[in-house]
Amino acid sequence: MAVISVKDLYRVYKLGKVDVHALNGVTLDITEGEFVGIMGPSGSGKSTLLYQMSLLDRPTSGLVTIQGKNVGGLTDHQRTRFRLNHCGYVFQDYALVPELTTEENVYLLPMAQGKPDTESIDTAREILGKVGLSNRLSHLPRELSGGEQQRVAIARAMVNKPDIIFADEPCANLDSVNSKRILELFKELNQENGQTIVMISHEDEDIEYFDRVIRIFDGKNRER
Ligand SMILES: Nc1ncnc2c1ncn2[C@@H]1O[C@H](COP(=O)(O)OP(=O)(O)OP(=O)(O)O)[C@@H](O)[C@H]1O
Repeated sequence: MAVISVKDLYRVYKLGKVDVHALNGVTLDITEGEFVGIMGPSGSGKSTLLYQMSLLDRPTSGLVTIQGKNVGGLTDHQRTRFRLNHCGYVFQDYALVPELTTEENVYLLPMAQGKPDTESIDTAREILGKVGLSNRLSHLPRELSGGEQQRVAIARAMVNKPDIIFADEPCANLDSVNSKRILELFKELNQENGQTIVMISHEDEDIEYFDRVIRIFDGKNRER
């Protein structure tokens, strides 16, 4: 079953008097439980596509359906709720709150959603154990390596048990050893929990981890 369905997607950015055509008619399906890589040259539209599929942006035209729901029809408030309940996000710059410790960065979201404190903390610690950071719970982001910070970000993305994880070049700032560790972690989470993962990558060696690669050229997709 398609968990994400995209049809005739166009996104034009207005830059003063110039129109930047970032997406030029993308149509694709992503199946539930797939680990999909999005690859293609710089500027081809990968991030723009990910933002449309993950409800971080609205297309100029076209249809995005997630779990059978036309998400284009949702209000901003409904989209926020949908993101919180169904999606997890991992970005290349980790995007951790610098003043919060490892575990606070992870339990902040469930606590803010009104889940009981002890449940939020227990879940955060359990997931941080899974990503190998039980011994870093009280560290601030600046006291962690890049690979550790990205594992905190993955734990934060996982804490609400999302159906889909969107990752925008999560290994871009990591060395090859840490990149491999992050990809193996994603693969493990995908296989154990059946979560759908959509990840942008520039690296050909990442292909072995993906079930499928969607290649983007000039705002259009080609399947491989
Ligand atoms: N907010 C914006 N305003 C104007 N143009 C934009 C904006 N965001 C992206 N673009 C342009 O849209 C096109 C696609 O950008 P996008 O970031 O989606 O590409 P990408 O494939 O993810 O690139 P990279 O691999 O370098 O990150 C590029 O030409 C880019 O310059």
